Amino acid sequence: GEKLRRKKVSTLRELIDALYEAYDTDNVNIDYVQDLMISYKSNPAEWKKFAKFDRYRYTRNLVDEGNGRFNLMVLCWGEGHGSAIHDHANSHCVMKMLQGKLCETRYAWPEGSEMKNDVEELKELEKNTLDTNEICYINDSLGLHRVENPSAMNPAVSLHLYSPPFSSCSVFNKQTGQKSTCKVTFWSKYGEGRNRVKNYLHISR
Ligand SMILES: O=C(O)CCSS
Ligand SMILES: [Fe+2]
Repeated sequence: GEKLRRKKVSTLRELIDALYEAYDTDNVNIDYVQDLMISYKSNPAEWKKFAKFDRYRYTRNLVDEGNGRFNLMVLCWGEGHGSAIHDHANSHCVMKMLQGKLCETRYAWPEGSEMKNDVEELKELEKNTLDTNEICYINDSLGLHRVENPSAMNPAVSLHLYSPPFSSCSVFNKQTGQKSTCKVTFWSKYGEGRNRVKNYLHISR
């Protein structure tokens, strides 16, 4: 296989530079990308400028748009915040815990036909909890998932790499399997924009 330097990165800046290198090709080695994401040990001082919370739902904060082949973003999950059940728009998704824990529940794709308006509850495949610094990898061939912050006390922060980047994905109704399109947006970009929820932790206590 392709000779790959088993690069270890020690700062977020080094991770981003190593990702640009890894994506300087049309056929990225996604296992190597996962190695890079695992090797970065979370340091809040490096990512806190991107970590902006909303009281009511999780936020997506763009860190780096990449070279057109990937996007890197910090997601901030208040207590009990969770995503819809969604797919990943034929892209790779590597998610790494920077702070706290998240629970991921995977579901099988609905089997019924949309054309016939079939109704079927989505089948749960597995549930797992991601601890700080752990990663999870998913793509559409592995199924759908929902990600949520199970804690009633602690916020969670995760680093997501999508490649290729996408601006919309499908979301699914758990009970009926019905699919709809969801545009994904950014709460902030490159750390700009006020922290709309001042002293977040203070409010949540
Ligand atoms: O990008 C999103 O909003 C889904 C987070 S779980 S991969
Ligand atoms: Fe996801």
